[in-house]
Amino acid sequence: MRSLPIIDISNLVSASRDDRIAVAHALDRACAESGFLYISGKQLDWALFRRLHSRAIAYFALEQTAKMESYIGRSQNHSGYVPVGEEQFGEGVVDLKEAYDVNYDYLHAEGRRPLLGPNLWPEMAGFRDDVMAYYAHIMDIGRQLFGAFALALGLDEDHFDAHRLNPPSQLRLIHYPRDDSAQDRPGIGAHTDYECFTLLFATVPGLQIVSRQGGWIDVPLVEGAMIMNIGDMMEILSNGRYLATRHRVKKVREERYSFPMFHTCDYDYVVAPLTNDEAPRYAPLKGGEHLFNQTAQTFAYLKRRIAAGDLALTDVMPLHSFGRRDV
Ligand SMILES: O=C(O)CCC(=O)C(=O)O
Ligand SMILES: [Fe+2]
Repeated sequence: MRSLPIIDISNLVSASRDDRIAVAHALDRACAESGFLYISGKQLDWALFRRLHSRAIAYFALEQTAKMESYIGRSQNHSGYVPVGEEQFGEGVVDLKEAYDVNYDYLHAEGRRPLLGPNLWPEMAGFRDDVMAYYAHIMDIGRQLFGAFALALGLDEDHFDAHRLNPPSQLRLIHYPRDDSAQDRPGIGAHTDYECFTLLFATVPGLQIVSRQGGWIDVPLVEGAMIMNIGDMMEILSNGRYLATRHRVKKVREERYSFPMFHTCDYDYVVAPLTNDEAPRYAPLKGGEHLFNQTAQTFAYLKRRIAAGDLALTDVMPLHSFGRRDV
């Protein structure tokens, strides 16, 4: 099997448009070939990554009652602590993982949406500052990549800027506790990511993807590179040129941390194929609504609200309506 492509995105910050176009072409080829790839680049700030990791270690070491003070069900924008068992992908399978979810910190009173509001933070000195510093950094890397995708799809480089004013892009701090009895079964059930693309770094391997030949293959960690993958929305925007690949986290015995950032467009942005010269292969999708509907099908606190009649979803699509279905 060939290993996944690796793209150096350093030149996305070059003043030369030709340099940026060259990266866009390389990204386009890699994404057309594989829904998972690696990115490296001089603009990736590993000091910020290390600080995020340290904050996650300190946070998850707190007592459960302290962590539950920032329970995600208390937030206004789907941010906060996600205890083990809260999020369920597979029927009856509880993944051994806990998380702290951070969303776009939307402070205006006007324009709130289910995923747009102020972040919930734990009372832990330094946590908010370091997490937000990472969030701002990875948002900026995402902005550069949106520019590259725009070029790759034959659009103006700044095409996405107007559709990304307050995007509910989520950063997750995920902790998979050490589990000596771990068997090789999913740690996170198989899924595609809902958004445009995900940028992730992890402390130990464990991520697996469905190969185009079928079957699960490991995604090894590459020193100095982040893992990137295409989500449902980019599959639609590219009219299927790029595919959202199903993936999971297998059980590993080691303690593991991972930090995915799910880059998306504005809540009200309607996601539809952007390629003019082809017939659209996908129906348009309301971006934020899709994101929230999918989230509401996997989080216990939202399922409880639906069951109690406090929350009603519209235009729900079944989970796993995207991605390769060979497994
Ligand atoms: O922990 C990982 O490596 C992947 C997590 C993941 O796929 C997700 O949160 O969507
Ligand atoms: Fe994922």
